[in-house]
Parts: sequence; C-alpha cells; structure tokens
Amino acid sequence: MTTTTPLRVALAGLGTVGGGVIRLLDANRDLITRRAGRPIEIVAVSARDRSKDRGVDLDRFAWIDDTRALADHDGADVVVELIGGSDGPALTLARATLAAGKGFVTANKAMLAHHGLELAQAAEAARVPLKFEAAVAGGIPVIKGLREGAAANAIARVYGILNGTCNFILSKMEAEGRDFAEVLAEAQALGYAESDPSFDIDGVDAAHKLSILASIAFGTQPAFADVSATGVRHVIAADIAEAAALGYKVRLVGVAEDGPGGLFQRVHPHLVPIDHPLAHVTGSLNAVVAEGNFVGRLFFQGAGAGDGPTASAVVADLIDIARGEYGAPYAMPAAALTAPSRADSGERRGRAYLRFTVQDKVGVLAEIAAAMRDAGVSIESLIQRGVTAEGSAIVAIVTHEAPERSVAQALEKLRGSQSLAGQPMWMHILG
Ligand SMILES: NC(=O)c1ccc[n+]([C@@H]2O[C@H](COP(=O)([O-])OP(=O)(O)OC[C@H]3O[C@@H](n4cnc5c(N)ncnc54)[C@H](O)[C@@H]3O)[C@@H](O)[C@H]2O)c1
Ligand SMILES: N[C@@H](CCO)C(=O)O
Ligand code: NA
Repeated sequence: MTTTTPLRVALAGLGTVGGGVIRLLDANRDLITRRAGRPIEIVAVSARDRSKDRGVDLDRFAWIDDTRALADHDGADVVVELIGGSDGPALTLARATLAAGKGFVTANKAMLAHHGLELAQAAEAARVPLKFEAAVAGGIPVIKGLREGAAANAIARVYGILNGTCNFILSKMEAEGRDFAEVLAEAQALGYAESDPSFDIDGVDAAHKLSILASIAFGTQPAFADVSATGVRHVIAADIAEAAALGYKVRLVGVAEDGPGGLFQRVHPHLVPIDHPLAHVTGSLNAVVAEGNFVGRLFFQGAGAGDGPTASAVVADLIDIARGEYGAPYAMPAAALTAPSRADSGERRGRAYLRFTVQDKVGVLAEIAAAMRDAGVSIESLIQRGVTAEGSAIVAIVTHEAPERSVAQALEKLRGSQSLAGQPMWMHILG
C-alpha cells in the first residue's frame, strides 16, 4: 500500500555521489514511490560551495550552511552523508544524527573502517537505521547479499576486487600498454578516485572496504588496523606482460579469512589465474567472492565506483528505511561481534610471483637461485627478458607453494645485492 507520508532526507555532500542521488531520485521518482510504499524526498542539502553549478536544480531544497545542523533539521527523518573522510565533518554529522534519533546512510568506508563499531552501537541504542551499502563495492549489493542473503552460512573466506580506480588502472595498462599516471588522471576525471587518490593506489580504500566486509562475513568487530595493505604503485608494465605470459592477470585483491590462527586480512596485488572469474573483472568493475558452508561460492560483480552505481546503493538503503526494513547495521547486534585476533601471515603457504630488475652480468641468476634455495623456496618457472639501454634485465619467477616466511627470507637475503637494480616485486598468486 502506498502512503503519502514521505521519507524526508537531508543530504550532506553534493559531489559525484550526492549529485547522482539527486538525479536518480528525480529520474525514478514514481517507481521508487511504488517500491518504497511512500515518496522519498530530499528536503535539505549542505555542501562546501553553494554557488557551484552541479547540473541539478537545488532551489527546491533548503540550503544549510552548517552541515552539522542537518542532524537537527526538523523537516528530516534521515541524513545521508556523502562528504567523505574518516573524521571531521562526516563523523561529527554521523554522531549528531544518531544522537538526535535519526537514521543515517553513508557511502563513507573510511569513517566506517575507523568508527563503524561506535556508530553501530549508537544506532542500535537509538533504535535507528545505520546503512552503508554504497561504502563497499559501490553499486553491488554485497552488504545486503552477505548480511541478509548469506546470513544462514558460516563464511570461511571473502575476497575480491574492491577498488574501481586500481582495477581501471590495471586493466587499461593491460589492454593499452598505457602509463600509470596518465590512466590515474583518467580515473579521477571519471569520478572514481578518492579526493586523496593515494588512498586508492596504495590499497587503503580497499582495506577500508575489506575490514567492513570481514566484519559482516565473520561476525567480528571491524579491525581496519589489522589489514595489511599494499597498492599498485610499484606494478610496472613488465609485471603485467610477464603475468600474461605465465597465464595470469594482475589484480588488486583484498582477502579476508577467519581461521584457527585468527583473522587474516590483506590487500595486495595478486596474480589471478586466467580461468578465475576475477581475471575477467575489468575497468571500474568490482567483484566479491564469498565461500559459505551451505551455499558454496557466491560471486557478486558490478560497478564499484561512479555516480550512478553508487547512488543506486544509497537510494536502495533509503528504500529499505522507507519500508521499515532494517535491523542491526552489521550481520548481528554490535554486542555480539567478537574481537578478532590477528593471524600471522608468515605461516601462510602459497605460490609467489617475484620480479627482479637485475644487472645483466654473470652470476645474477645463480645469486637469486641460491637465495631461494637457502630459504627452501623452490622455483616453478623463470623468465629473463629485455636487456635495456642501461644494461638491466627483468627476471620474473613463479615459485612452488612455500610459507610466506620463507619467501620473505629469500628476499631479505638479496637485500642490498649489487646485482639488483631497485626493489624486487612480490605478488601473491590467488589460490
Ligand atoms: N565517487 C565514487 O565513485 C564513490 C563510490 C563509493 C563511495 N564513495 C564515497 O562517497 C563519498 C563522497 O564521494 P564523492 O566522490 O561524491 O566526493 P566528491 O569530492 O565528489 O564530493 C564531496 C562533497 O562533499 C562536500 N564537502 C566537502 N567537505 C565538506 C564539508 N566540510 N562540509 C560540507 N560539505 C563538504 C563537497 O562540497 C562535495 O559536494 C566519500 O565518502 C567516498 O569515499 C564514492
Ligand atoms: N575510490 C573508490 C570509489 C568507490 O568506493 C574506488 O575507486 O573504488
Ligand atoms: Na555495495
């Protein structure tokens, strides 16, 4: 049944995502009213610069200069925060909104990674919704999928491609042999990148998202500080070419596992076998794989960034709230989430890709092979290629399965070697 009492929304942040939310609510107004059972109406907005042309008519909304005041805006039932930043005005607004007994919707994974537990406790205490579908993997309904759809399962592992900017960069480098910096500028122009793009390229944004996913998948308190994160800054065109020659694609993958040794969370560039579904995720797409003990392998894929897909997730949360369909923000009440212990990655076994830029001189390969042998790491395949004008060459190695501690020992032994030019690259092979 459709009622005429609207869900009244105050919107903070009118950038890529905020603009997308206004456009989506305009374009799909009737459909959303029928689905939600009542209209969803923006009543007030706030952003840094009132005069900026955003291509949408803002005159129909109340303009509030002080973003914090949206929390107490009499006309609003729910606040949507699309400003960004883990602390500062976004966190002030979140705390004030929940304290005022209003629902809160956000796309802000940085804030949730740092303060998600506190905010969930505040929302539960006030019995109001806190929803964040847009914060993880943009438009993909992966929070809903894990929190609701897979709620009956024990999940042992969740992993995926969680940053659209990095995936866009890697797949452009792969398809077009383009330069890193040039492709990053394109991703920024398309609205995919964070305001500080080092969060994207250094793996921090994916780590924020992974910590949220792990919490939902495993019923553990968010533990962002325990995510080890490396980004794509040091991936070079030769890595992508050698990976292809060996039958792999390079992808930035976040992996979380809940095992007897504790909670393991890592974001790192991986070699993904060409026949794995993640190898076919290109551009700004994201994908998440979750392994449930009854459902089996779930694979979610879709647009991970951009105005339309992210707005789709924000408005889906608003529709749930308008319908009165929401529960604890995570997959269980905040008080039931357990405090995880951090697993030791040195104990993990896996295959590794190692790339060395070497001086092309007698004995280099023997030195690398000896370091591997002494650490007990056996070589599966090795390619040496391309002597440059400076006389250096690329040596790319794939190892047999070995403990990560042993691979680290081999690299430690080679540290400072006169035969190597620059730092070796270590990528894990997704198994
Ligand atoms: N862009 C994407 O594809 C995407 C996808 C998923 C999640 N997100 C998240 O959504 C949020 C917004 O991202 P975006 O890409 O739309 O950012 P953006 O930079 O395009 O927009 C940010 C908006 O916040 C406003 N703002 C900044 N500081 C403010 C302040 N102190 N007070 C009031 N307003 C302020 C700006 O004026 C602007 O309107 C971030 O948390 C981001 O991580 C973005
Ligand atoms: N900067 C993020 C936006 C989506 O969260 C990305 O590139 O994935
Ligand atoms: Na999502």
